Amino acid sequence: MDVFVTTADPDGIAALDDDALLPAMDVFVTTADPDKEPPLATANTVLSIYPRRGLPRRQGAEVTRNAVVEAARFPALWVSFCRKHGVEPRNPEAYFNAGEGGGGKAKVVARGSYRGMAWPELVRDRRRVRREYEEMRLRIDALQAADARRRRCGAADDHAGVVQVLIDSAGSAPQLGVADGSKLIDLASVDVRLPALVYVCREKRRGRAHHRKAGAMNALLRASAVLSNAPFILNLDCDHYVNNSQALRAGICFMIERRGGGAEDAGDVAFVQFPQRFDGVDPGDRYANHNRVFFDCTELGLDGLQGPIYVGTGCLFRRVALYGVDPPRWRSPGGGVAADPAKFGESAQFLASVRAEQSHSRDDGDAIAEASALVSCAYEDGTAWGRDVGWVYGTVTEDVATGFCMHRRGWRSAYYAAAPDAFRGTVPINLADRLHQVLRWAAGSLEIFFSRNNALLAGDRRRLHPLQRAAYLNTTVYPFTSLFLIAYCLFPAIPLIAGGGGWNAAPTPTYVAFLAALMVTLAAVAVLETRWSGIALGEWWRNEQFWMVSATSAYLAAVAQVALKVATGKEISFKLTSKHLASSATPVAGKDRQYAELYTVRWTALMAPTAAALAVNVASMAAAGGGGRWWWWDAPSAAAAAVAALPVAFNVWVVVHLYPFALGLMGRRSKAVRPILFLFAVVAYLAVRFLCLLLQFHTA
Ligand SMILES: O=c1ccn([C@@H]2O[C@H](COP(=O)(O)OP(=O)(O)O[C@H]3O[C@H](CO)[C@@H](O)[C@H](O)[C@H]3O)[C@@H](O)[C@H]2O)c(=O)[nH]1
Ligand SMILES: [Mn+2]
Repeated sequence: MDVFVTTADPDGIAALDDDALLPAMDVFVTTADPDKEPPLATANTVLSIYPRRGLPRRQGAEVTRNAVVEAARFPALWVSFCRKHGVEPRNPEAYFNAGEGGGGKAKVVARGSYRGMAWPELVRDRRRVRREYEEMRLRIDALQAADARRRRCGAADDHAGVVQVLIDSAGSAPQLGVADGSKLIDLASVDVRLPALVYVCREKRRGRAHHRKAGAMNALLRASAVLSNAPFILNLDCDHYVNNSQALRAGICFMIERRGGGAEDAGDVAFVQFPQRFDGVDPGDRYANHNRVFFDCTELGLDGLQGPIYVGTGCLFRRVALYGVDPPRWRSPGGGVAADPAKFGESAQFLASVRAEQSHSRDDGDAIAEASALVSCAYEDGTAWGRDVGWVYGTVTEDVATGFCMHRRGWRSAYYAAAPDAFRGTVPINLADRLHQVLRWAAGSLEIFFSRNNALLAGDRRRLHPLQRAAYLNTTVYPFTSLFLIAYCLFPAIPLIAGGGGWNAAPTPTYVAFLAALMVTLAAVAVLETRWSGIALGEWWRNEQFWMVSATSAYLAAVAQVALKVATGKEISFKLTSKHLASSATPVAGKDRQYAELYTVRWTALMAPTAAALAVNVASMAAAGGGGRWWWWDAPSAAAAAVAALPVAFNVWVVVHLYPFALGLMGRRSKAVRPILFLFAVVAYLAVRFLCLLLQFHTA
């Protein structure tokens, strides 16, 4: 209950303490590809969801459904076990294999904090539940293996829609379990009701745009409207599980309207974004996966304006805000939500649900048939879905665009970093995968910049806070920095190698002053960022390094992709991130096996400009060293040596930034044979030297 203390007014807490008064919540879990997104991870995510309703969906993968069906059999036991003993986290994989990466011993609730029944009873129950879990795990693995064989000839992007209720909704009164010895654990005095679980697979047809995650979320939004119509919706990616079940209630406190209202009324809050936290990241966090500066500094800072940007998984929504309506403050008095068929489509049941604005639960045949019709390809034709209603289409970062549409209407949002973390997920720790993820985000941001949701032009001046607008502008144009950065990394180094003049001229005082001001600004930003986000200097430095790595590779590619899109209309693809079961890595000795992904080398064209920048700067250092112009014994004076060394300091500056990139290129060898970097430098030097000679020869 601690999580409430700072988050809501006493009235809100009192109301929420009574379970029957809790507002209903729909949880959407999206998964698209059973190869890249292991069904076991999805099943674990579904199991970790404690609230009343759950709506996982999939796109044409039999295996995911079977896995979820398997998961639907196990929760009766799992949920009761969690309730009985107050177990956290409620993801069985994470619970049984606690300790980062599964290395540590399984966690048992700390004895001091345990307030359940007798301690030996927990230990016994835990052993039994664990056995059941291992069996479910094996069944899912077997299903996946069988499915992989069958799917080779299947079609993932051409199939009918399916809506299937896996677990019916239970009544609102608690149902106590039995002490029956035939059950695995004694459930007397434990509420054994389960949240309803619905499996949704929208229709997909070849030649019809499915709009990726945004399309999936919109299908879920409609299907859930006729099945439960909960006023609040939580969005989780298939690999992000609930780590602190109390955080959901706390999140709702930010959005519950207070009697009397006021300027800062919670009724105007459209969504609550939780920070994304990750399991299975290498301890050094080589590719800045934790992103702490973004979450704990930028998002937190925006909370002081109009609210954080929506960045995907771990976000709690108010359903009506997704229907493209104005916040209460900007609504005409007495004006509710107009259920316009031109906007929402023709389904009478869906339109009724929009008007009703309250939850119900209907999983009769009628509602299910209607839900199936609502997830068909054709339903959105000629409506405002993807434009003014629901998740926004036309960008691979549908999250930022969708949040922007809400902020420009005058909605606010809130940021809540719960402790313990509300949700935890996985991230790519391999260089190639990570760069592709960053590329998608960068390209998606630029797509928004070139859309009707351009942060400079869109939105009412009174509704969108000017600083919020500036923040959105910054989040949508940042990939352009790559153009300047690549010039900065490449051009000054070239004359050094080519032996051109100018580099030993003393810098002008204006230039020195400019440089000093720049450095002071950088240092000030560093101080603020580390203080606000509470990270150590090392982590901050890794962020800086990865910024240069991704700006010279992924951002540059994003600019190219979007230029191509603007010029020719070629769509940008959503390259799904591969997920691994972070906590299930076999607890073998050493970090070696555990972070094996970190050392896998996969070359992608993205890396070419960064590799070039690295080579040119290393070569330029070598050239300067070879020329000996800044060796103090060769230089006419100490001052002259210092001036001559300046450009080399610049090269060193670039190279130390790109060091993690070099490690990523070398893979496992990086640990044993670091001198290979040296070899690389010599080869690069010779290559560039040769190139310069050729050029001189050519121009002469
Ligand atoms: O065609 C698609 C592609 C993706 N997804 C789902 O979208 C989620 C996110 O995909 P992932 O590959 O994990 O991307 P990330 O970069 O890790 O995700 C971040 O960035 C995305 C936008 O680029 C947001 O949608 C996510 O919520 C946010 O966590 C996953 O659940 C997928 O199953 C679909 O449903 N359909
Ligand atoms: Mn992800």
